[in-house]
Amino acid sequence: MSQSSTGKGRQAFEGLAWLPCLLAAVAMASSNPFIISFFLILVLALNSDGLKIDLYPEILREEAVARLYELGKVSDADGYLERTFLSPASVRAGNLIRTWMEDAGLTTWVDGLGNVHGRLQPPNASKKALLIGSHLDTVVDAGMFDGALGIVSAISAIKVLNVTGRLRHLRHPVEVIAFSDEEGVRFQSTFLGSAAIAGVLPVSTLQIPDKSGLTVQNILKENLIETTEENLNLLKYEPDSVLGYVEVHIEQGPVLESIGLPLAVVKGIAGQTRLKVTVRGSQGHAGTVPMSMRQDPMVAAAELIVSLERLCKNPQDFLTNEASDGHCNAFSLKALSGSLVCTVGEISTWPSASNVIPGQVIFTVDIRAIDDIGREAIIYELSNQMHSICDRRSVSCLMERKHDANAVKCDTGLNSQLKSAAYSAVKRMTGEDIGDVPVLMSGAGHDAMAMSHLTKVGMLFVRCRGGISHSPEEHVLEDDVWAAGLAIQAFLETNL
Ligand SMILES: NC(=O)N[C@H](N)C(=O)O
Repeated sequence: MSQSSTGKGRQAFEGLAWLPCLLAAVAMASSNPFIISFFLILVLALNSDGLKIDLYPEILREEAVARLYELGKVSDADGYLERTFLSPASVRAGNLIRTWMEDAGLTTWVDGLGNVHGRLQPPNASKKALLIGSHLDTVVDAGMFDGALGIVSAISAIKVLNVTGRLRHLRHPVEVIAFSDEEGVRFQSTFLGSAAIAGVLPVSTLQIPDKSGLTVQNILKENLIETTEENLNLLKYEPDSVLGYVEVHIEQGPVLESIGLPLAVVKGIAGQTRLKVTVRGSQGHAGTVPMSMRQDPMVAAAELIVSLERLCKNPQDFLTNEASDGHCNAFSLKALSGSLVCTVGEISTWPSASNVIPGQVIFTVDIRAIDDIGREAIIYELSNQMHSICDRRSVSCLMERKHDANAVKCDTGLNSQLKSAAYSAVKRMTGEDIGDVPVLMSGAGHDAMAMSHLTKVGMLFVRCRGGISHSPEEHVLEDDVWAAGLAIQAFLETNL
């Protein structure tokens, strides 16, 4: 396992951890009631200073890190991490997470979209539950912390409350949810699990086929889950039954590492659109069709992808604030340019043979921006450029929208509570006063986007090495896992 960073403060706590035990022994050894009282008061005073024994490293760090590494080995592939919607590895991961939830004192079940739930219903608790969680699925060749950290840290924090007997005193139910599909790898339709709980999953989703032709409904049925157009809406939670949704997630960016802090709260999440572009041309012999007579979809796709990059690098060269109808566009080019990112990460061709001019090329476009109207303007411009290129090259182009999620603003109240919790966690861990907890925007999507249709949402970011994610190089320091667990524990204890 990786070496964790060691704050000065933590060494100090580690140095003193034996002290309360020694003092208690001395007190017990003495027959003098005054000496006994004095040393016992001293022991209590030391404990109240939040020494390491209040920080539960064995649960929030050692055990949590071990669980992350264990979960990181649950994969559908040999040699790299891959867990897609209700794949065999995802089912195994869900079962493992359920055992951890039960170990923390939660009642568990799997719902009609494969989400794994763990809930505590304290006696005399109010009706509104706090939902907390993240996703158990991964991208292909993934890192082991994306999604998993939010699930493991929530369970570990609840376990601390359970072992210390505080769980039953919570005034609200708390429910951990490990969502079945945030990445959208298998069906190109993200947030399947969280969108179902938020009540915004279209019933048509059940019929989306994966590359093998199996639909969402087929995969559910393969896992003995009978979800139909008729009963899908039963998965939806009622807004008045939910206090809010909180998610811990790796930052997947370099900011926290650059400022040397472990935790941040999230101000908002960029909107995202996924487009499937299909380019069809004239399939032919690579050796006999003259260049001037080709209708080659591969070259057309290449020109489209380069045009996309040019458009997204310099939107101001293609867009104006003047809409085509002469009215001012309700978006700021400056904000758009500051957050706009476009990616083509997936491409396929048919028949994919070196001596054949392809007949068809399909690629996926991922467009993100914090400004929804600006993102629409980009898609409109891209569509115009695409049709111009395809006409010139005498190939046909089809652009289909596979996924849309508007930008989301996180709840300021939840964020304020998460900020306080993060601040106290770092101070208790290291003894250092970090001043203010950073507030960051998220370019990555999260289940919180879907959950924002149901309730207010808040997110806590955790530093990750080099900001790297969606890669096996993804890494989180053990102490930062600890800090995340402590922050969630403090948040639950203070606000529930
Ligand atoms: N946290 C994430 O990486 N979420 C999405 N899968 C995304 O932004 O691509």
